[in-house]
Amino acid sequence: MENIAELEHVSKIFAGKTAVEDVSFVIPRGSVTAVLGPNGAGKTTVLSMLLGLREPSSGSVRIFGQSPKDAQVKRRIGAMLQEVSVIDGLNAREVMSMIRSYYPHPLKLTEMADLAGFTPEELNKRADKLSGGQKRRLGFALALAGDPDLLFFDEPTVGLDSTSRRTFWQQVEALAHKGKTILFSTHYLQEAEDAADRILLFNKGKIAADGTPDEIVSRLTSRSVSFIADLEDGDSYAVGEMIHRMCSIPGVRDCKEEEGRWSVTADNTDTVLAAIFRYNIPARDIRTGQGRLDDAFEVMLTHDQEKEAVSS
Ligand SMILES: Nc1ncnc2c1ncn2[C@@H]1O[C@H](COP(=O)(O)OP(=O)(O)OP(=O)(O)O)[C@@H](O)[C@H]1O
Repeated sequence: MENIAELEHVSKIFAGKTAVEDVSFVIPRGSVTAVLGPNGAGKTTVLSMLLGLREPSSGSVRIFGQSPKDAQVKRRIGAMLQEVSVIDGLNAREVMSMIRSYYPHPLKLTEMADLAGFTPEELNKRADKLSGGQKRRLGFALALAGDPDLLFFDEPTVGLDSTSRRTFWQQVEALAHKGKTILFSTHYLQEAEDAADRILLFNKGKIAADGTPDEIVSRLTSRSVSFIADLEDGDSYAVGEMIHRMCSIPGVRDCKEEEGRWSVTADNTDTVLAAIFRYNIPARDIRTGQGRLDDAFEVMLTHDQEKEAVSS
């Protein structure tokens, strides 16, 4: 598969402070990648180097095999950044029309407006008078103006209401189906889990995890089994003993009871299920579950903080 973007050993140092450290990854054509990480993790710095807005301090960034600063490359990229700056006095339609005029093969204005969900009234509104959510949608329309092959969205849904958010992700899905390559940063982990086929998790300027949402969740979180134990009169001591033995099997990380439901967190749920049957635990309403991406993220950060606390 063709690589659209390639970063090799990229670092970025601002006034002696390392913002991005020795980062390497490739973005294949047609992929939808979410860039995640806590504040200050280096997400925006990486995106801005991919966009050619910042130079790496060391390492190389290639887009379509060329420098991101190359004019040919820029024409094939669309970006929606956090701030949409508009020229005072122009209405939304005029702004769209101006931006599309910069491109050799732009989308039709009606297409841009439709994709970003602009009504005729909104198109007539002065761009600087648009609401925050409408401005973000204008940013989306402008990112699509040149019918780009590669799209960057920096926290695209901040300030959007739930309907606009849903519409935005539907459009992203449609763009991905058309073979566009999409990279977006977000703090909404659920969006990354739902919309991306790959997650690049940044922490302290480095890639902390890289994989599909499922892979990242299963790498960083344990799975859990929960059940209700039927503690019949007379047997409760024996059942308690059995549960205790099950909780001591290798790979079990946590075993707790809350309002009659036992919850067992383990590296492998199969061994827990096997132990439930082996020890004849009278379990009913057995449920297995896996942590969500939010939990994975939490685990990674806690783990990092613990490591820091140990080394300091
Ligand atoms: N122009 C700059 N000058 C100095 N330091 C900078 C500059 N831009 C970013 N940094 C620093 O680089 C680090 C990474 O910042 P960056 O904006 O890339 O993080 P981020 O992951 O995008 O964070 P957020 O989620 O808050 O947007 C931070 O410590 C930040 O303070």
